Amino acid sequence: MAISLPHLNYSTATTPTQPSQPPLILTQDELKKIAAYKAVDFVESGMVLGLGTGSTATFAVDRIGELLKQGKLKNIIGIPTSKKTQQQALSLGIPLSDLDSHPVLDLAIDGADEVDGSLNLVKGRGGSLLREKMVESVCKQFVVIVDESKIVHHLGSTGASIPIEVIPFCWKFTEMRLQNLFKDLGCVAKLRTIGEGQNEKPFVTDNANYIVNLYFKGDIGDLNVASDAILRLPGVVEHGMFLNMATTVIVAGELGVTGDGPKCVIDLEIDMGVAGALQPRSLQRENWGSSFLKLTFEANEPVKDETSLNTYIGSINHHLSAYSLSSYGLNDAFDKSRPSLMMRCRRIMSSVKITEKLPNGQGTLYFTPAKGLTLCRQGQAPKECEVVPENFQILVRDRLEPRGAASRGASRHHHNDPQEEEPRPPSRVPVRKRLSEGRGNHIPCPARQTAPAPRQYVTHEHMDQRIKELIEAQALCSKDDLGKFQVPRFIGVIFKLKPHSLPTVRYESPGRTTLLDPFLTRIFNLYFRPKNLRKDVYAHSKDKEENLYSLISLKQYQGEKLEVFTRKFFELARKVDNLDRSEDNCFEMIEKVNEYIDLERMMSERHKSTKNVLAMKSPTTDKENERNCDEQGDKKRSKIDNGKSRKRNLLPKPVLPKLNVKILEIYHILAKDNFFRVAQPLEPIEGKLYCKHHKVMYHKTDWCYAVQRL
Ligand SMILES: O=C[C@H](O)[C@H](O)[C@H](O)COP(=O)(O)O
Repeated sequence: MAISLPHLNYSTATTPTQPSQPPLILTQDELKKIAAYKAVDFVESGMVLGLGTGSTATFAVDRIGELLKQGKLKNIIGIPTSKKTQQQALSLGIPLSDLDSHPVLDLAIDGADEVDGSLNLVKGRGGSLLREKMVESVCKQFVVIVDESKIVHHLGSTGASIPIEVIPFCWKFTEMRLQNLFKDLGCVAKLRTIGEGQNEKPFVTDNANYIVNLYFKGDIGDLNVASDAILRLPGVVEHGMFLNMATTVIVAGELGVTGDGPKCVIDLEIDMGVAGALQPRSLQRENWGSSFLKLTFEANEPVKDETSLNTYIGSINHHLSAYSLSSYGLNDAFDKSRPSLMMRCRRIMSSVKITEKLPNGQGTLYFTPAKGLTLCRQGQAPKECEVVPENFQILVRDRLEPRGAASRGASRHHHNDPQEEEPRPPSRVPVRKRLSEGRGNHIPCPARQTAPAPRQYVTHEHMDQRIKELIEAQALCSKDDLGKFQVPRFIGVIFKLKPHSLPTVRYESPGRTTLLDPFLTRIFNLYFRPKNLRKDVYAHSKDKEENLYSLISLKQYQGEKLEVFTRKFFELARKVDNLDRSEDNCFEMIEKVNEYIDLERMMSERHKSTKNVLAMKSPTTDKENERNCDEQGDKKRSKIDNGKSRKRNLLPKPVLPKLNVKILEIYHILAKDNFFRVAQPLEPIEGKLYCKHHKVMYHKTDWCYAVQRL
């Protein structure tokens, strides 16, 4: 396949304004080579490398051999994913080993047959899927190299095969069971063969197995469910869906190029260290309240010397920083991730500048075009051809989070709990309902019916947070049949609603001391944060911080009516500047206030012993940490600010509910939760700071404020 890239100049570095260059036509092989060469940039001396199989991976293996020969790479150990790659590597003099000796790999580079928007892959149309999956599931970084023809909306939806490796014994039986498994989807299962007519015989893999190809008529649906169902069949060895394994996909082709000028897109997912992990649902959408924040940097204009990139967080233009109501707010997330962001961008584009300071919480990413961009034409002088084409025709999609479990792992999980196979609950199901069913996630979020069940990586810190949420949610679940609370007029004013249209909600008689604030603050966090970023919000505004602090610290006084307290809370919340005034959220807040009241009543009347659950101090927020550090570190400022600081310290600290069940019991519940798995420590690296995530997150322990607390 030949792809026209008319906008790319033959030699942009030397003659950028040269008029009417002939359009450059790249063949599919050339595109594969471009992607492969780009991936080899990730290779460093001393690495243990997974060497992929297929026509694209061949270019990468060749390139590695070449760089070894030139002495530009040293001490590489390759783990081949097929006999063919093994032979190729040996012929190039690449030292080889196996997984027995090297159970953890630094990097693997391999091609793929299909790549979807979540970096899920179909592999194995070359028949090497088993060894590939074995190798690529244990590498710290898995770089996938494809030409643009491999990009699909949904795996299998193009009608091409999903290969399944099966044992030869009674393969027809296994083939039939595979087909029956997806008969509702019109799936056809067919043994892969080679030769024709009388010479036709089964294709045999490197492991002496057969391949059954599955052909779907459309969308497979939930990939994890499909994966589990396939792996559960006796006789199946492995399937070719590589779910949540790729950390980077390099696509060579017209993607990343638009109109008359190059378009650069960098999709980044940044671990915000927040409990309640949900995977972003699409490349263009953020998922607030989840562990991952999706940032998209995009340049639609032709690249000039210095081009400002529009920055999106999901669909919200240019907001890199908005507010940090919780300790894991967006500001913090961005600040913490900025070094790694820069590092990443520099790897992706040869010359990237990111403004060191982000004025007013807005992020602007600047970059300049790659220097020395030279594209090879056939028949061109070899010297020029040695220059690897740069980024403009390459789209790099990165997954910054540690990769999820391989599908095999997920499968075991599902074996134990058939309930987990149910589709995710629909959007806006109250959290307590889902949690009371023993499953689900704390953050209400529209679930894509066909989306793969997210399976994320959480630390013990996240687990602890989640435990608190579970306890809270379970407590909130209790019902009563007390009287009704008529929503007061002022709420209507605040939210610009017509009071008569407001609902009535249950309410217990006011007039006693409560600790409403932690709950309301949490409610505020959970329900309001996702929707309400506005352009005019300045994250670093002093006032906002002060208001925020007051909001968190707000308490109901002895004898103060709930109505009065609620008004104060709402008014203060508005000043934090992120409060959404939409009807929905108003109702949600009112509902939550009443849920709190339920909880309080429950605790005071039915479970008096649990009243002390409110005695625990909340974890120190990062803002507080930063403030404390600042105050200790900068004595001069400390003196000047002394009055202020003292005042701050006098403010009551927020509290969160204490656990009232044993951690072990909760872990048991969480073990069934498809959203979580516990982070496993990485091997320490001598002389380097590290944390569990540092390899994948590209950060040091110093930056990793969540893991530091473990
Ligand atoms: O078994 C084959 C491998 O999974 C290949 O990586 C995959 O089929 C892609 O191959 P190619 O780069 O030749 O398109």
